[in-house]
Amino acid sequence: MRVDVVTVFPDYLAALDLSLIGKARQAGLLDLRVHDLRDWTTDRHRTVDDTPFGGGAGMVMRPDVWGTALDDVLGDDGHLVVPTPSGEVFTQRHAEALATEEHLVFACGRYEGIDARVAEHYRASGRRVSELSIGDYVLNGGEVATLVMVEAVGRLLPGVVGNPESLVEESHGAAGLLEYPVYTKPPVWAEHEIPEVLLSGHHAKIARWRRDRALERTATRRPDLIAALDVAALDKHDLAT
Ligand SMILES: Nc1cc(-c2ccc3cc[nH]c3c2)n[nH]1
Repeated sequence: MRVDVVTVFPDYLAALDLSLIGKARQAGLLDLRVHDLRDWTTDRHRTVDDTPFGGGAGMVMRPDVWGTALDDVLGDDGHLVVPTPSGEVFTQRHAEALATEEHLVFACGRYEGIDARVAEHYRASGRRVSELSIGDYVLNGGEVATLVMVEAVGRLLPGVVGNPESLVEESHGAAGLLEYPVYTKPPVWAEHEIPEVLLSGHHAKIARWRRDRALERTATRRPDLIAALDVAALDKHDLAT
């Protein structure tokens, strides 16, 4: 997969050189390119913004500069992703769908955002365009949201995560449940013991206990997910035993 990120703060994306995503890039699993939007400006001051039509506070990012940048970067196959607080909320389902794409281009806005005609233009020219929010809170720009989405998508690419099994039982995985609590050595820490079933070696009971804890956590912390629960995806064996 190729991922392009266009931003006025390229250094913000340095975190993508680290850890799993960094290793995926070195292994050639992820071709990530970060671009400075100002490289497409034509004036001496490398201006990317202007005052908003209709008045109001702040500045808006210019469509002409974004248009020349995205015409260069999108190529024939790019799927444009625009982080925005006014977008559809990004979920694991979005991550799974984006992970099937060949080429993603993230347009990181700043100021009051990017001129609305930019997303409209590429949608009208038949491109896939996703305006996505990473949650109901306001950031200062699209870079942090892009870091979140690139990590969530990148880790789903084949070969990136060592043990693909670990992708199955995560929170928001196939069954739509939150993850069960996890424990490791020592068996007693600060007078806190481990749930006995986890020491039993009885795999079916352990699986059932984990499923029960995941359901309990989901019902308690995210009752909204219970309504959307895909019962068919739950391992019927666990629930039956
Ligand atoms: N979920 C979320 C996205 C954003 C966001 C995204 C882009 C820009 C550009 C200027 N401010 C921005 C904020 N805030 N919160």
